[in-house]
Amino acid sequence: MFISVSDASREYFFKDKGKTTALHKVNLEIEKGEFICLLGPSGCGKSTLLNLIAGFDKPTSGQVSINGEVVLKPSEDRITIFQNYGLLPWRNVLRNVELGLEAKKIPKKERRRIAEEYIELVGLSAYKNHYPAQLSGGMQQRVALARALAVDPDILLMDEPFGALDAMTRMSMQDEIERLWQEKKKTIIFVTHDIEEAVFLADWIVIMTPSPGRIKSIIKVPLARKRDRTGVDFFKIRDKVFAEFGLKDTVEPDYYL
Ligand SMILES: Nc1ncnc2c1ncn2[C@@H]1O[C@H](COP(=O)(O)OP(=O)(O)OP(=O)(O)O)[C@@H](O)[C@H]1O
Repeated sequence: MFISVSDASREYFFKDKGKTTALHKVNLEIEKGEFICLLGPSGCGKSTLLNLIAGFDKPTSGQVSINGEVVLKPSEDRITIFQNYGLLPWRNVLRNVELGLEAKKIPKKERRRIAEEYIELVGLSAYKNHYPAQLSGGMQQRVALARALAVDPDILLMDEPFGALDAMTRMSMQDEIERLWQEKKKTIIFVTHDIEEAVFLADWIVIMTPSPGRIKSIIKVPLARKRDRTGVDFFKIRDKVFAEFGLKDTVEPDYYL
């Protein structure tokens, strides 16, 4: 298995001897190239789980391993993209995309070539000399995507990356990430609390619930890509997810006999 989360728990202990269980005994197996969405309400441990996989944090019990090796710290093989883009305001688009390549000690000429290639990939060549403040939110997130992909990581970890975008821009960014995923064959773990976003993007959806944060169930999304957000099959899966969260009483059966 490529990514393996085994009985991972994360507890926070307080001075008064109280504790919060941010994540309780989570088990998850992810294959290379899969697109997984972690879906659930605020406080169910989505970011905690993502941070354990990223290596920003460690489980209090259990473990996360990637390619058979226990994750103990962050790595260039896994890049996280956040909601707030994380761009440096004093650097233009080109130099923001070059950032991760600098950390990898890639020579200047090669850096520029790779950065330009990825800026082109996200459709921002005309803006390569612009600064983040001169770009819309969607464009800034494209820059963040180009920067992450330029480093050529195996895994992209995305923590509500489109949370700050309006509904239309959000849908075009969903199209974009799906295209990039297909083209670059990355493994993506994507945190969201938007049910339709999860149904549009995921190979399978990890449904999480809070107090303590845990996995409630997993829903496979066997729909061909590119998915039709208004199709009957799409609505069927969406309804299944609604039912998991208790937002719909009954689920239509898949077949009538
Ligand atoms: N540093 C911390 N100290 C104490 N408790 C924490 C800490 N970080 C997270 N928690 C708690 O762990 C639980 C899970 O938090 P987490 O941020 O993983 O949830 P989430 O599902 O990502 O929420 P959101 O959608 O609001 O970002 C919450 O109850 C939170 O209060």
